Amino acid sequence: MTYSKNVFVPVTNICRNRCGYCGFRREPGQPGARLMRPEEILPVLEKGVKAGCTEALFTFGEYAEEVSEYRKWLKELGYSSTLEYLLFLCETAIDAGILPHTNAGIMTHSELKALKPLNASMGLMLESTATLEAHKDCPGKLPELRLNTIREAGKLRIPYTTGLLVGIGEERKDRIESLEAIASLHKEYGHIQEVIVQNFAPKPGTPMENFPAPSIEEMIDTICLARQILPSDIAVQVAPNLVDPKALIAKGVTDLGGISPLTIDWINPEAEWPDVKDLQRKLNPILLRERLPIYPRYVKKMWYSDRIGELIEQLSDTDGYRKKS
Ligand SMILES: O=c1nc2n(C[C@H](O)[C@H](O)[C@H](O)CO)c3cc(O)ccc3cc-2c(=O)[nH]1
Ligand SMILES: C[C@H]1O[C@@H](n2cnc3c(N)ncnc32)[C@H](O)[C@@H]1O
Ligand code: MET
Ligand code: SF4
Repeated sequence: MTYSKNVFVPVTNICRNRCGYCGFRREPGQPGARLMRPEEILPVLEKGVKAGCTEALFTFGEYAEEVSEYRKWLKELGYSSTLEYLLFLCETAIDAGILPHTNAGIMTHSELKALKPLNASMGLMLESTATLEAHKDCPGKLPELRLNTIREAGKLRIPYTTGLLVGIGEERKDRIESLEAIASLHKEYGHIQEVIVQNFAPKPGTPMENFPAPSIEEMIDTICLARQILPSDIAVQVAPNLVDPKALIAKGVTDLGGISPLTIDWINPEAEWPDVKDLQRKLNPILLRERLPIYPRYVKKMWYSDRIGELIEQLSDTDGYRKKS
């Protein structure tokens, strides 16, 4: 059972989409709306390195530049685009000794290409191939566009994280179709390192605040489907702060994602991270093993650039997992 030690950096919560389930997004002017400045981000990265974290999870609202107020904020920081700022943040992270994993919504081939040399892995949740009410005001949540971004990442050989958001109004047949779509892209490009089966957790103040969370039975069923449909080299991940992993591990979960000793889960701020030692006690005799944001298979295949190669080699052991300190 693998996991990674990360710091969560919510670079901006300005977003062009309006997902019915999202409690992360803010409108400019709303309390908490922000674009984090380098002076706020650098200490998080440095503390992360000191605490032994290997992953800087850079999260963004999608194409925030479509929001005019945000463009002003970016200009004040001295950047002409989100991509330019993100490239700077990735460089900063690498220099500090922590590996970037970017999760910023859909992207073009050229954006992915620019980010590839500076990211150990990247991610985009497919969410679902179904057309859903939850995504009615979300130009970036069209399944074709999400699948296209995942495909472009495959062409560029970017170790990739994707997944399903379970319980947002989709049906079981949609989950099957979503998993089949991911399996098919992986069979073509071989780049999917993990599929997150994320349970929807209602957020106060959102359109779906009273929408029921999926039951544990639905989660178990989806894990079983994932294990049947996905090639066996893909890890199946659940978040141990959102669901009790014990029953799900028996059904095929092999990874518990990023666990942070320092930062909160900014997407699910109500859900506290378990302590890794407590989690290990609970999971005994199953052993937790720390990995990097790039899975061992891709470390071995050297699916990384020279720019981050030195850091990856310094952090990994001969099996491609996190080297013990
Ligand atoms: O702490 C979180 N980490 C999330 N992660 C990060 C994940 O925990 C790890 O960073 C990956 O396992 C890579 O090591 C995501 C990464 C993606 O690429 C796409 C979606 C997510 C979603 C979450 C999330 O809701 N909370
Ligand atoms: C980064 C990922 O976080 C997930 N996400 C967004 N909102 C929620 C929520 N209320 N509950 C669980 N997961 C959520 C989406 O799948 C998004 O792509
Ligand atoms: N906004 C992006 C998406 O939904 C990144 C994660 S959600 C905060 O894909
Ligand atoms: S889930 Fe991502 S895309 Fe959807 S509103 Fe939230 S930040 Fe935007």
